[in-house]
Amino acid sequence: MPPKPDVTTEAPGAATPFISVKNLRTYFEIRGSVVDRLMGRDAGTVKAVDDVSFDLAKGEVLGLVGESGSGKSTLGRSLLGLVRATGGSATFEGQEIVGLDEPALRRLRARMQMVFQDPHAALNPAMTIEQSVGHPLKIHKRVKGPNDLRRQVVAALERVGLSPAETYLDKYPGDLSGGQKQRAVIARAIVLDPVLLVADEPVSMLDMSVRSKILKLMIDLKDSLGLTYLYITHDLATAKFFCDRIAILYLGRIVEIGEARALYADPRHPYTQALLEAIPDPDPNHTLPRNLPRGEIPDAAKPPHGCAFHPRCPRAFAPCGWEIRDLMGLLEARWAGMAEADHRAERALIGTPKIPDGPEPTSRLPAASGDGAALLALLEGIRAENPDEPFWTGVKALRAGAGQVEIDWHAPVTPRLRHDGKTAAACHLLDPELWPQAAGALSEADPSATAPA
Ligand SMILES: Nc1ncnc2c1ncn2[C@@H]1O[C@H](COP(=O)(O)OP(=O)(O)OP(=O)(O)O)[C@@H](O)[C@H]1O
Repeated sequence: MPPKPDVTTEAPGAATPFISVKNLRTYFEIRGSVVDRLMGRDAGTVKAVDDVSFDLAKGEVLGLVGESGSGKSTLGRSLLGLVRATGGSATFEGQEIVGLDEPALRRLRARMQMVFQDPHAALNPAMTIEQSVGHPLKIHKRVKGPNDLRRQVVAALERVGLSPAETYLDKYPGDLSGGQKQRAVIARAIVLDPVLLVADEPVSMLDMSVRSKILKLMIDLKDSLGLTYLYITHDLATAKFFCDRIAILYLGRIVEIGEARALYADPRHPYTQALLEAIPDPDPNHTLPRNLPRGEIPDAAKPPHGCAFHPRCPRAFAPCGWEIRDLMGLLEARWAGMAEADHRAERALIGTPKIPDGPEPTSRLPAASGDGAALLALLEGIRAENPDEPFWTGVKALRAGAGQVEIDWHAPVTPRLRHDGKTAAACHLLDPELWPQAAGALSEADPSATAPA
């Protein structure tokens, strides 16, 4: 049975939400190496968007925020049908997008446009600004002749502040600055009168000095043209300035979503907290506590079990999905801080464990020397050195076996979004059944709870 939709974010009062995404999935099959294919081996699947649900109200700006690889672009592209979603549903003004054929998608795309990150790559260097901005009008057969094309292009250029527009028509992208190019890209995006813009990192490639001007332009356009935005960024600082609501993505899933003000004032998910703490503080006298996530975002083809953030989470505990890969990560981090000789000696005691495809109640760590008791003593020693390391909360039991150590794990639980009326977050620390200190904090999502004001 498909999981219950995370309905915490339905637009208020609207019988047909402007955009409604329910349990959307976009998975990519990895082709693997030639050898993999010859051997018929499955190289795996990247769950770029995994069971994502949200609503977007008309006129709203929803930010999609997360590190590189969290699935922001794939989610945006899936909504426009530029990438085919593999499951779930996404409706635009009531019309289902998932599974729509290409001609119908093309018609819809006149109303839903994308602004890409790199204005230098988005404009064809061999086309004049008039040709580039007018191109969608021709494709969608919205021109009655050259004069009409020019009139519409001029109007779009004026709207984005490229004025007087006539002076830009015959220029090539190479004649424009970065900010002017991005204005031309935005002109091309609005020339068909769309109602939704998916803006994918629209200012990240621009000089600091022009970023705020382009964002200000986008806000002005939103108000004057009645646009709705999906704003994709890795930058929580600009998202705060720009968005009504924000969804934080991690490895293809929304881990927190809610009103921007509430999310900044009281972030509930440890990942959101860490991202916010990583925003550089403009005041040099004000030192922020640093609690950054450890390590890199994991391989999306082999995501961690339970809560995908648990290996980097400073507050992870027993049900978060601990597994043998976490033990190997812990050992690698330990060895990186040791003298070479000590590291080698310890490394020599530990064999290579089998990494299972899914959760397993018990894992086996081979003892390279064949002496399971010695390996157990080593692991117990490591635990005693740092008993507060979150990893150990996931270990139910450690035993010496024949030539190995057996590790029993607490069963992983995948967190679901829970809300407090303004934000919803998917973290076991908010679940009173798993974390009694959370009692009364948040409850499971319900349809009327965290709708945007
Ligand atoms: N066409 C594709 N085929 C296979 N994997 C893909 C494809 N497109 C994206 N991915 C993978 O899907 C995951 C999400 O990628 P996506 O580009 O959506 O993330 P992102 O958050 O937008 O990252 P960035 O900020 O770097 O653009 C990544 O692991 C990426 O490698």
